[in-house]
Amino acid sequence: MATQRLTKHNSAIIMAAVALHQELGGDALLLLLDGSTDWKRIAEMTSEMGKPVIVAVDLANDLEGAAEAGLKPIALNKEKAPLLERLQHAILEAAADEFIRPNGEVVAVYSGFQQGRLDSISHLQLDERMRRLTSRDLQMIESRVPLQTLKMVVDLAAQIGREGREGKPVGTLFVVGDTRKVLEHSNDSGVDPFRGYNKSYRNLLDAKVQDDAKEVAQLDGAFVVNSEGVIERSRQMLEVTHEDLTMTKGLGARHWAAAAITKKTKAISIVVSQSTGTVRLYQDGNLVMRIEPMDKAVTWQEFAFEPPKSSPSDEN
Ligand SMILES: Nc1ncnc2c1ncn2[C@@H]1O[C@H](COP(=O)(O)OP(=O)(O)OP(=O)(O)O)[C@@H](O)[C@H]1O
Repeated sequence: MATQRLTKHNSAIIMAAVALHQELGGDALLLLLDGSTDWKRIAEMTSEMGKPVIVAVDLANDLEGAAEAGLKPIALNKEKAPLLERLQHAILEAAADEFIRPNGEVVAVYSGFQQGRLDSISHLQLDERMRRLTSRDLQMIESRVPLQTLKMVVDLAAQIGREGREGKPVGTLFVVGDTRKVLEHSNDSGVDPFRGYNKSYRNLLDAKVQDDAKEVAQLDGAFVVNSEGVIERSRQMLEVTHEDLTMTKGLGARHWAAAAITKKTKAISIVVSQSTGTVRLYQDGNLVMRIEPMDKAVTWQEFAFEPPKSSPSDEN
């Protein structure tokens, strides 16, 4: 269990962020923390704001007591990710939970330079294009696949589109929901590395499984994922015809198959283009959402620095 100490220094930074929020306004205060802390004290320190105080940490366990204290907890599951990615993820989650309006503002507090020591305050405006990932958009699609599963797969797909693997761009396809029917239209394109494993080793809600999926995404074929986020099969070639689909010019076989399978089944396809990193969602044969790679979408990209790995204790 990781902790974030409320030292005199850290408390002063949080109070400065509250003052900045009062001065400039915003939808919420976001505290990106290294772990569990005295949630009640944070709630007291921020009580006069009258706005949501979002506390984001990596592990759900570390958030115990935060909601009871009146804070809005977010578990990032991104322990080793660079600061910018964790910050983006926290903001997207907060937007998806509607704590921040799609083009709203937020004051964020985080450790930009040294772990355990809050040293940075940003007053951020949600980028126009980040709006695509808010829950209102995803909720339109929710009726068939739970929002939690959808958000998680979309997030993973966006990560794959943005990062690729080992410096190379990666394209892939997730077909989520209505698994039994999807499998009637699928064939193995090679050895399925997930086959035979217990469900817990195939659940995409687990960060380790997401990592395995990123590896397998480099291989041919699609992931067939059930509504709970469990990979039922990977490396599947979808055998679907697509005569009566209207598709954007320039999209190839992967995108056609992605759209076509949603016409034949109640599944939702989430496809990452290898050439552009763009993520597209299809339902009923139609494109229902398009997400450009985050790197390009977020205007504060120049803040992409990583904090040092060591974490000297902060006694000030
Ligand atoms: N029917 C299918 N089912 C599953 N995967 C497929 C199918 N057809 C193609 N693919 C996958 O898509 C890959 C790329 O194909 P193609 O370049 O035609 O797709 P695309 O839609 O242009 O996507 P990208 O933008 O990623 O290149 C193939 O190597 C294969 O892994």
